Amino acid sequence: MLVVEGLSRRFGVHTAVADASFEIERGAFVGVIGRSGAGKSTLLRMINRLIDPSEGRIVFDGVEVTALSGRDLRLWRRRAAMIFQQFNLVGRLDVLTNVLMGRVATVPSWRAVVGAWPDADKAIALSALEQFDIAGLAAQRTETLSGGQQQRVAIARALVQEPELILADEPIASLDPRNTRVVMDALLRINKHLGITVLCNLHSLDIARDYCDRLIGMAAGAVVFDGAPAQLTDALAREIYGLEAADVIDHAPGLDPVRPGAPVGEAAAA
Ligand SMILES: Nc1ncnc2c1ncn2[C@@H]1O[C@H](COP(=O)(O)OP(=O)(O)OP(=O)(O)O)[C@@H](O)[C@H]1O
Repeated sequence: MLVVEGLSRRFGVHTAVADASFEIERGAFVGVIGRSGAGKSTLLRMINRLIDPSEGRIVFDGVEVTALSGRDLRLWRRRAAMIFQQFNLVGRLDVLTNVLMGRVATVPSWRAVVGAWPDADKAIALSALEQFDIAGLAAQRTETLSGGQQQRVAIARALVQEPELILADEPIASLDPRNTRVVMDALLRINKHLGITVLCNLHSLDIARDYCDRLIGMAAGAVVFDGAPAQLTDALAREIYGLEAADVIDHAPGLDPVRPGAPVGEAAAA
């Protein structure tokens, strides 16, 4: 189980994440939603320890993640794989080598440097590519792939790390609608077939509702909603997304179109 307790991060006088607390059960598929600048990225990066919290604790299966350093911190980053909006692949290298980078902690470093990967690791990497229907691209330079294909390579790289948690930071933000579904399906498959917990930052409410078991809504750094997608009312969605509400909830089934100037949240209910 992942426990986040009173987690905050300040950048100068600006508070990016304010006193966030929640628990996530193993095997859950949780979406973090909110408008641009709400603190979603900072939250995920703190969990991976790419950013250090100003206050608060992160505990995973009894391990105090916030206290880790050196080798233990590297091990944690292996257990909690990150997936980024811009894929973070090495474009000039072939697809298989990019996936093999996820095995780097399990082989002597000279092997990774000279590209002398053990056959067993190559088989693991190929099998991960097969799962996402891109094994045929293994020998291709990664920069020649489409965005959706590249994100699947990044997911395969995360998978061969054998993580227990996947932290996906807006993984579909730069993809077209078809590739959005392909990539979200890949994450869902990992979650449902392998039981890997997924925590995924998403801007689109429609996608979050379709794929996640649970949503955590953030606004101005604070957690303002935590519950099942069905519990997220129209009024709450408007509160979370503010001025961006029209972009993200207009097409959601069961939601009324947003009227400019309409009151939100408690004010709307009054
Ligand atoms: N390194 C930094 N230095 C200063 N301010 C930062 C830094 N990183 C994030 N912030 C600020 O913290 C706030 C939260 O940013 P964050 O990227 O976490 O939001 P987000 O919800 O992920 O937004 P987006 O969807 O646009 O990525 C923003 O106001 C942002 O400008």
